[in-house]
Amino acid sequence: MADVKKAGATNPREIRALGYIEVQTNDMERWRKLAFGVLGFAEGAPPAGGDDTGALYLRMDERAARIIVTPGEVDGVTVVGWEVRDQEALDRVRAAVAAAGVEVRDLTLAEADARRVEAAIAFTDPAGTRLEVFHGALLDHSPVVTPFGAKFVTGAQGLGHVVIPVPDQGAAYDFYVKTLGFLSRGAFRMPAPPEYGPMRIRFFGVNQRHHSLAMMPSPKQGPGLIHVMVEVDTLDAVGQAQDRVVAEGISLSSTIGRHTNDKMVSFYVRAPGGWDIEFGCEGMLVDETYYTAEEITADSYWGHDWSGSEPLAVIS
Ligand SMILES: Cc1ccc(O)c(O)c1CC[C@@H]1C(=O)CC[C@]2(C)C(=O)CC[C@@H]12
Ligand SMILES: [Fe+2]
Repeated sequence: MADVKKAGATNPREIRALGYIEVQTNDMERWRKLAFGVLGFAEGAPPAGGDDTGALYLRMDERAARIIVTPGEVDGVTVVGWEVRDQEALDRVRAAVAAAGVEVRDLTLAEADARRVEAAIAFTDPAGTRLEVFHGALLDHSPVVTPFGAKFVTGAQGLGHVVIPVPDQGAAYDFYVKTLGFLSRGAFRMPAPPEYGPMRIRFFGVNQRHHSLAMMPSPKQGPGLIHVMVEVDTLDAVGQAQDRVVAEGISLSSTIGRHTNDKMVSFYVRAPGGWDIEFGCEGMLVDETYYTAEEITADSYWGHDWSGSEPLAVIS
């Protein structure tokens, strides 16, 4: 009986979507150009009452901001924000995280206001990634005016996906699956010398998007980000964005290709800070009723040539 109760408390399965990310950069102008002049996010406004931080707010939909870019000394992800339904769900996640022995704190009212959510909790995952779990995102009802007419695919599928580097996949797996209730959505065994043993990129979902999170085995303890994926609604929007990346001389980490697991057609572009933005379309929808986790043996059906990629900052 105690075990049953504990199992319930440790796996609330409350997380519904990837909600937002916050990244820090020491090159705001380069970020501004990439976000609005090349990839084509809509520019959002700062929180009511203004802010004096000079942050950039990237809109993809009615949310006030999906990606927040703040000025700072070093480049990197500062927060990955996961969304739950409501306050009761947030309370259950807080209890599960605390029961797992992880220190968790509530955002102050001022912090939640600045984040434009009703309430949020903050804690760190075993890989060192700083997470927030929130509910009650504020909407901005002004039109989402993207500079090149692209429409982003969000809604119940959330912002997209993040890939984090994990030095200890067992601990990270247990935390995300057993404590937070993420669902395994398969793996990719990476080509590696046999003495390394099996090295798998693992994929995890929380909604119909095939993966909202992936973990890459990495020697370095985080916080870090390998890439964040955003999805648009047409192949033309992906191709046109890749054309602008190439025309601007921005480092294309991978050429366009189609992934074998989520069927997404995407390219990868290097963001300031040495991690990538994956820009894709045509991601499949998972029906959990029939889904089983599978292992892919190639990352792509075609394309995705990484040979021109500069080294990733997080693992070098
Ligand atoms: C395999 C795969 C499927 C769907 C995705 O959204 C996705 O990002 C990936 C990973 C792609 C790619 C890989 O497989 C080999 C190792 C790579 C190059 C990395 O180091 C980051 C992206 C990884
Ligand atoms: Fe990806």
